[in-house]
Amino acid sequence: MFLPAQPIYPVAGIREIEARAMPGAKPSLMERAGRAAAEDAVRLIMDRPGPILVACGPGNNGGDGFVLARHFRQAGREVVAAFADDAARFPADAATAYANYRNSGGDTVSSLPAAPADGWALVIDALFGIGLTRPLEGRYAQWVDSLSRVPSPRLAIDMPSGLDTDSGRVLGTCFRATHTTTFIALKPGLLTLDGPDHAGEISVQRLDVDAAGWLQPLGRAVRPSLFAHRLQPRRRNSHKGSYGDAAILGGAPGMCGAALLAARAALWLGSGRVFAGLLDDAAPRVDVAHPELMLRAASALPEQLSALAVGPGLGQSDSAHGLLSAAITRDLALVLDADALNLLAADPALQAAVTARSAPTVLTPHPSEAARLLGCDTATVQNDRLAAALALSGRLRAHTVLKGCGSIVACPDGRWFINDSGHPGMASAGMGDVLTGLITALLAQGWDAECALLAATHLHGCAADRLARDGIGPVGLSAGELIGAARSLFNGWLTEAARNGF
Ligand SMILES: NC(=O)C1=CN([C@@H]2O[C@H](COP(=O)(O)OP(=O)(O)OC[C@H]3O[C@@H](n4cnc5c(N)ncnc54)[C@H](OP(=O)(O)O)[C@@H]3O)[C@@H](O)[C@H]2O)[C@@H](O)CC1
Ligand SMILES: Nc1ncnc2c1ncn2[C@@H]1O[C@H](COP(=O)(O)OP(=O)(O)O)[C@@H](O)[C@H]1O
Ligand SMILES: [K+]
Repeated sequence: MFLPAQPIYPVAGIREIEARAMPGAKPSLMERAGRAAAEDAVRLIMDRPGPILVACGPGNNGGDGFVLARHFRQAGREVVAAFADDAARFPADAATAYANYRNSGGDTVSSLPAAPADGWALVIDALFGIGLTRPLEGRYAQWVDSLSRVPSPRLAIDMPSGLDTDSGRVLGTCFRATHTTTFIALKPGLLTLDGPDHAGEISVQRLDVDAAGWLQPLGRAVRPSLFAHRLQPRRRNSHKGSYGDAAILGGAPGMCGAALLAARAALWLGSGRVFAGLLDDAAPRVDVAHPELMLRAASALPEQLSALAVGPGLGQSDSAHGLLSAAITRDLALVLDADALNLLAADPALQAAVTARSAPTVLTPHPSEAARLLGCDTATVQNDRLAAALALSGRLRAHTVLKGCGSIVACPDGRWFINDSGHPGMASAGMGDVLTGLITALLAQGWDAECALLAATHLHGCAADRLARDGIGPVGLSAGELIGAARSLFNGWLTEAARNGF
C-alpha cells in the first residue's frame, strides 16, 4: 500500500497550528511531546544499560526534555539532565515541566558531565527546536559539538539543535542526531540541504493534533500516493502511438552522451518512440547499445512530438540558442535542463517566451543553474531552497525541480514538495540527464507536469537507493546503471497500484 504523503510546515505554520490546538489541550502539548519522545527513546535504548543524558535548553524545547527526563526517572531509569540557563526565564509550559521534574526528585547539572565508564545509553538533544533564531556559539556550540561525538544513539527533540527549521541550514554548528522525534508534522529543514545529514531517522509524533485539519499544508513529502492515480495498467488494445513520441534535443560536440542517457531513460520508462536530436555533426547515427533510439540531426526532429526535453549536452552555441528559441514556441510539454536553463538565464526574451507558453513547462535546475536564472549566487539559492524553487516556478509559470539533497518540486500555484529518496552516490555526471529522460517519458505518455515531475524525481532517487542496497553504489554508481532499476521499480509501482485499485 502506498504511504500517504505527509504534510510539511515551516515554523510559521507549526506556530499557527500550535496556537489553535493548544488552548485547553489536556494533557498539554508539551506533556504529549515529552511522552512521545520518551516512547521513541525507549525503542532506541532497547536493553542498553547505563544512564541517559538529556541536554535541556532555555525554551520550550528544553521543557520537552524535562518532561521526558521525568518519565524516565519515574520509570526508575537513571537520567542526567544538563541545564545551564536561568530557569526563572522559562516560558510557561517549560517552567511547569521543569518544576514537575524537580518535584519528582530530579536534579540538574550545569555543565556536560564526562561519559560514564560504559558510556551513555542514549544522548538526548533538547536544547533548541523551532525557536532557534541565530547561530549557536559559546557554550551551546560546545555542547552540541561534544554531544555529537558521543558514540551512543543520539536523539534530537523536534529539530537537531543548530538546524534552521525552514531551510535546513546549519546555524553555527549543529547536533548530529542518529534519530529525530519531530512534533505535529515534518518541517522543510529536516528534509533538505543539511537536514538529512543531521536528523538521522525521523519519527513524526502528531501529538493527536490534526495538523491538516487546522491548516491546509502547502508542502508535502513526495510519496507515490501523490501520483498513484496516474499509475494505470496499459490497455491490451494499445500500440506504440498510444505512449507518445518523446524527443531529447542536445548532444553538442563532446556531450552526446548526455542526450543519449536522457533518451535511453525516456525509452526505458515507456515512451512509445524516442528521438534524439544531436547538435554534433559527427555524432553517431545509431546508438548501438539501444538501436531502438532514433538519432537525428538537431534540426531534423519530427514535427509531431508529445514531449520534448531541451538541454542535455546542448552547449550554448548560437545554433543551440536558435533551437531552444524554436522549441519554446512549440505547443507541447517541454522540459528545460542544463544549458537550456543557462541560455534562458542569459536572455530575457526567451524567459518572456517561456512565461507566455500555454503547454506545460518543466525546469530541472541544480542550484547553480537556479542561481543564474534568479540572478543571484548559488549560496543564496541554497540558503533558502524552497523560496528559490517557488520563485522560479512563479516567475516562469513552470513546474520546477530544484535538485540536490532533498530536491524541491515547486508548482506555479505555490504548492511544493520535498523528495527524500536518493543519496550522495547520485552526485555523478549524467544523473541529471537521466532524470530529464524519466520526466520526458511520463509527459510523453500524457501525464500532467506535476505528477510527471513528482514521479520521476522520486523514482530517480528510489532507484539509486535500491541499487545501493545491492552494493551498486553509493560510491561509483553511474547514471546509466540507474535506468534499469528505475524501470523495474516503476513496474513494481504499477503492480502495486493495480492491487490497490487505483
Ligand atoms: N509551544 C508549545 O506549546 C509546544 C512547543 N513544543 C516545543 O517547543 C519548541 C519551541 O519552543 P520555543 O519557541 O520556546 O523555542 P526553542 O526552540 O526552545 O528555543 C527558544 C529559546 O532559545 C533561545 N535561542 C534561540 N536561538 C538561540 C541561540 N542560537 N543561542 C542561544 N539561545 C537561543 C531563545 O532565546 P531568545 O532568542 O529569546 O534570546 C529562547 O530562549 C518546539 O521545537 C518543541 O520542541 C512542543 O512541546 C509542543 C508544544
Ligand atoms: N547528495 C545527493 N542526494 C540526493 N540526490 C542527489 C545528491 N546529489 C545529486 N543528487 C541528484 O542527482 C542528480 C544530479 O543532477 P545534475 O546535477 O544535473 O547532474 P548532471 O548535470 O551531471 O547530470 C539530481 O537529480 C540530484 O537531485
Ligand atoms: K533539539
